[in-house]
Amino acid sequence: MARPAQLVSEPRDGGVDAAVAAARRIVDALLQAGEGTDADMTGVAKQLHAVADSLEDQAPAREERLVEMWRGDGITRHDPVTGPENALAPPLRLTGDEDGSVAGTLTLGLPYQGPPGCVHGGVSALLLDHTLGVANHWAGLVGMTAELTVRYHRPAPLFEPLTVSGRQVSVDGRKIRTIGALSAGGRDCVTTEGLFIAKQVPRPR
Ligand SMILES: CCCCC/C=C\C/C=C\C/C=C\C/C=C\CCCC(=O)SCCNC(=O)CCNC(=O)[C@H](O)C(C)(C)COP(=O)(O)OP(=O)(O)OC[C@H]1O[C@@H](n2cnc3c(N)ncnc32)[C@H](O)[C@@H]1OP(=O)(O)O
Repeated sequence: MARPAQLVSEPRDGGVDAAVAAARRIVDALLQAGEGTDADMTGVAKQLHAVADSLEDQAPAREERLVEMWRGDGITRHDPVTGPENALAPPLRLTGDEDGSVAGTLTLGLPYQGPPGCVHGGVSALLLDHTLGVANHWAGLVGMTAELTVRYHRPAPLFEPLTVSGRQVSVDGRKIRTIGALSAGGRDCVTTEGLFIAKQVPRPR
């Protein structure tokens, strides 16, 4: 069957993707530093506000930006899991396999912490929800998440490679069922089952 050409957007050299990579570093470095270092945090805040002021001054109107966001690559440039222009995205890079599954590997740091040294459960759910969405795209029919069952078997560690995978298992009319797992060292930490309902949500125009 014909598979989509692209599942995630590769980060581009330079441009907003390079600035976003720097922003991810800032988020991590702030959390790494915390209070009580010799860093001049008042000065840091001033510099960061100056950067934000300049970006806000140059940005198009939100309505215009939304239209632009949903052209071409669509969700894959800006989504909060794989998007190279979204500083909240770790980012996860997913690839599709001929067996119908999609998978990717990533290592998460302090910004994604829940229990001590472990991934926040909501972050795992986000990674899996999106990965199931991409697995649906890979399989040829996407939908809106209607139900997501998430089982936490063992804590997922920070600072170690994690594998996130998903696979569409059935389509019954508009109902799409998709499963996935987040694993570390070959052992499942989190597994998930999702029900997606096929529905065309109009793109902003
Ligand atoms: C989805 C975005 C796709 C964008 C694609 C763009 C580019 C593609 C590129 C890459 C793709 C990559 C990734 C996609 C990535 C991520 C996906 C993100 C997923 C999300 O982040 S998504 C946000 C969270 N999600 C919502 O925000 C949903 C809010 N909700 C609704 O929008 C409606 O609620 C909806 C649509 C769910 C149903 O509404 P509806 O009116 O269309 O359907 P209706 O009521 O007619 O039900 C028909 C049959 O489904 C059963 N049914 C319905 N809902 C059910 C439920 N909750 N539980 C159990 N069964 C349910 C009924 O019981 C009936 O069953 P039966 O036929 O047997 O009676």
